[in-house]
Amino acid sequence: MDAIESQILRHLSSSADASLNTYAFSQSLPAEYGVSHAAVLGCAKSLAADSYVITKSNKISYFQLTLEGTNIAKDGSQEAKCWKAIKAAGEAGLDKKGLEAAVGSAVAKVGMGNCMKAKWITKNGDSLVSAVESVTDAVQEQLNLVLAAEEDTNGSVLPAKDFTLLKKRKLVKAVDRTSYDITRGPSYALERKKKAADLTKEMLDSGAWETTEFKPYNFATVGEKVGGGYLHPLLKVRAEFRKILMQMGFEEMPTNKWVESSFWNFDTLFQPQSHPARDAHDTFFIKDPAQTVSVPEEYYKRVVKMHEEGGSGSIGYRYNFKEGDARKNLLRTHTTAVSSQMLYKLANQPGGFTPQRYFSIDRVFRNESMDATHLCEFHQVEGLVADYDLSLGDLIGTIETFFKKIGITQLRFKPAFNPYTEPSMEIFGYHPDLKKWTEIGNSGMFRPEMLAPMGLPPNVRVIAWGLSLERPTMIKYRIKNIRDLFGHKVELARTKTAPVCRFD
Ligand SMILES: N[C@@H](Cc1ccccc1)C(=O)O
Repeated sequence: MDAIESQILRHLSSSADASLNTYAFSQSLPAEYGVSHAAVLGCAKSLAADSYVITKSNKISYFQLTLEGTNIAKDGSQEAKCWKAIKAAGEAGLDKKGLEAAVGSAVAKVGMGNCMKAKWITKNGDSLVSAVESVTDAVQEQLNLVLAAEEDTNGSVLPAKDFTLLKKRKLVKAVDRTSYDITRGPSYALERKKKAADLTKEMLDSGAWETTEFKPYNFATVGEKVGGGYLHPLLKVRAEFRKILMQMGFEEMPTNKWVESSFWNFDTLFQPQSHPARDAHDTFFIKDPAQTVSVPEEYYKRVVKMHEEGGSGSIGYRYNFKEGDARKNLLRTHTTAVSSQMLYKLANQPGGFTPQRYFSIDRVFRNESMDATHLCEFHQVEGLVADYDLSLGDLIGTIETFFKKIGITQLRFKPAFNPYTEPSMEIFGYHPDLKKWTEIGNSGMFRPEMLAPMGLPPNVRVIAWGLSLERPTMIKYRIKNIRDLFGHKVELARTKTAPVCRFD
């Protein structure tokens, strides 16, 4: 590179208006240098950037022989070859087969017709015989002219119609080439002084920094691509939800434990042991260890009593509670298993119950058949408020505030059933893209049968709601199939280019 650069500068040193053409220059360098036109162009541009030279683009179009054209320029056209073979056969001439045998079928195919057209041969029965004493192979001559004129002909060596014919026979092809004409620039000098890119310790030590010329900063350049560390869209939405919930005064629950006992996942939530959700078809049970080692003893007894006999105004389920079922380990089917533990802790903390707002956003597992909107693993956003004398109005108000903050302003509530809430409401939001109401969450007030065994004061009410993280993320990022969002089929490129999530 440096060698080419200094050669260019030396070339321009002969006079103030000396010039050179990059292509001609690259051709003039001895072949053993192996210098391509592209390399010379690169040097020219670099010199121009520092005003050592001025470049003017020079675009030319010319014709070049194709491989077949090159062969014909050397050995003659197909028609000339055919004529020669026929002429050599004398008065008897050659039939088609004979001609093919003499010149090859490819040459015969093109050459025979052209010989007829040029009236070089005639037909005598089945035979082809020569009709002239001699021929001039115009095509060969034309090709040699093009070859000799090299490339700076601009097509002037031949009439345009000849070029058209040669092009049609694919013997020549049009080529464009852009090169640069170079002259001295305002900062021209025989030697290039490289501008420094960095300030070094040596420059500071020696004082050279005072006279050193530095390269200007290029603020327009695009930064290097970051190789990794992109946040998945679910993480972006989670971060945003977390921020919103924290602003609303909610504290995050510890949800990093995926394996729970049936006790916490179902029993404490007053979900009967015969409930279909507790079937292996809906829940992933753990084989090893299959049973939990401990449950809080006193609390456990109160839960059993609530299931079997009732209390706090409830008649219970009136069945025989099985400890074996309660101790079965599973992959939690909802984060409400954690809410339950947090409420139990809240009721039994030193000093007794204090009002609290909790939230969590984490993974849950369900043994479901997978389709475009269902996976076996997904994420739940869950929120709860525990305080004295809360009402359904508080629940609706809290939910409305939360959804408004994530950009869903039109809400409807539909009565529903959960074993652990009464009343329960499904939450529907208006989807402006789909122009319809879609289910976005579930909510309710935890039942006294769930809260009383924990030891919460009787007038403490707990309002709670839950939704999936995937649904709002799919809406936000306009993803149709859940498999494109989560799991092994996710396209990495999409994760890398997913914009930041903002709800405002
Ligand atoms: N646990 C419920 C969500 C929910 C949470 C809290 C109260 C009511 C419902 C579910 O899995 O769908």
